[in-house]
Amino acid sequence: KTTSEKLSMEEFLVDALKGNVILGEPRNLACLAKTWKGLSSKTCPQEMDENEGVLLVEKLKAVDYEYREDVHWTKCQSLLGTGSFGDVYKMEDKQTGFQCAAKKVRVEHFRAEELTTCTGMMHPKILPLYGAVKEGLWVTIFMKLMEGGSLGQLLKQRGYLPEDRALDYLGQTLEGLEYLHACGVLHGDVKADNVLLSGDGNHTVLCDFGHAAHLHPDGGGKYLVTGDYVPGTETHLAPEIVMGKRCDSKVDVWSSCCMMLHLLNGCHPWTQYYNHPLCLKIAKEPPPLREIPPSSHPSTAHVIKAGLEKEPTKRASAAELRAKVYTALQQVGGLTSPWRGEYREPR
Ligand SMILES: CN1C=C[C@@](O)(C#Cc2ccnc(-n3nc(C(N)=O)c4cc(F)ccc43)c2)C1=O
Repeated sequence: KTTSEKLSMEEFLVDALKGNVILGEPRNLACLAKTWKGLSSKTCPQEMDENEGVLLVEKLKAVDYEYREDVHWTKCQSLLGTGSFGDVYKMEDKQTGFQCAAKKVRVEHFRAEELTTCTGMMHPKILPLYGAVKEGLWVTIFMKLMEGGSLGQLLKQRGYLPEDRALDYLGQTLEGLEYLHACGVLHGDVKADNVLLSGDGNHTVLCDFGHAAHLHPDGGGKYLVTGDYVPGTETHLAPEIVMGKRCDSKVDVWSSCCMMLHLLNGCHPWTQYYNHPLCLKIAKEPPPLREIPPSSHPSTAHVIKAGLEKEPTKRASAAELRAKVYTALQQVGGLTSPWRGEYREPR
């Protein structure tokens, strides 16, 4: 199909989907999500009650082309966490009893990239998407429930992590990033809050595509600080982002090593040495290598140095860094510490 034919196919598809919730394909959801961007309460009043979307798993059942909160599904007890522009709840489908997680975002804050970047993603280290619906001025995104909670919550409970655990979680995160980057997607907000754990604490998935971006196919960088791009967590921002330069997948590698410092120290990098605004320091100062704990194994320090190169072209890729992490993990004697060991007072 030519581009124009494909476009009309997409328009035809969206036209059929408007006002309905169906069990469908990831690409159906990606097309529909693009029509949700930029809606606001100023839109026509009937939009207020509109219910449309695409569910991707059988266990979430639309009824007569509808899937409404408290009618077809309901939030379970408390809040699980808060993502970029949205709260995350445990939910249950009233017909099937199936439970998963749901993130609710106001349409004004919804970025289509949160769905267009992760629809069709299938990887053991990436959080599976189960579908999304718009109901009035809310977009609800359904996803797999991760019983172990987030790495950010684990850090709050444990202070900081033993070196082998930190290396193992960094390695798994880099596996997920390697896949995302191969799919031409940049995550944009890699941090402990966006790494979720299995019930036994041994497996991680990357989540929250609220800051994600599609990379140019030519591999050339993208000007992130434009349009509707919202920067990720300030302490984890790469120098090229704060300097408004073209960015590519290397920004996620920088953030992953900021996360590593957070895992090893129990506090975000830069915050013990500088006041806000941190972005000026990130641009001007050398990388925060002095924050690598002196007790770390030299090969752990080597990993962090390779990921905190200020010049993106000199910085390791996710694949290169993952290989270094696995060498370091061997050097420290492999994964031996329990995931919920004793509390460690942040350094
Ligand atoms: C595939 N997909 C679809 C939406 C997405 O962009 C997201 C997200 C997000 C952001 C912050 N937090 C959580 N979060 N999810 C869970 C869970 N699934 O169990 C969770 C559990 C917690 F304890 C804390 C935060 C949590 C999930 C995305 O990635």
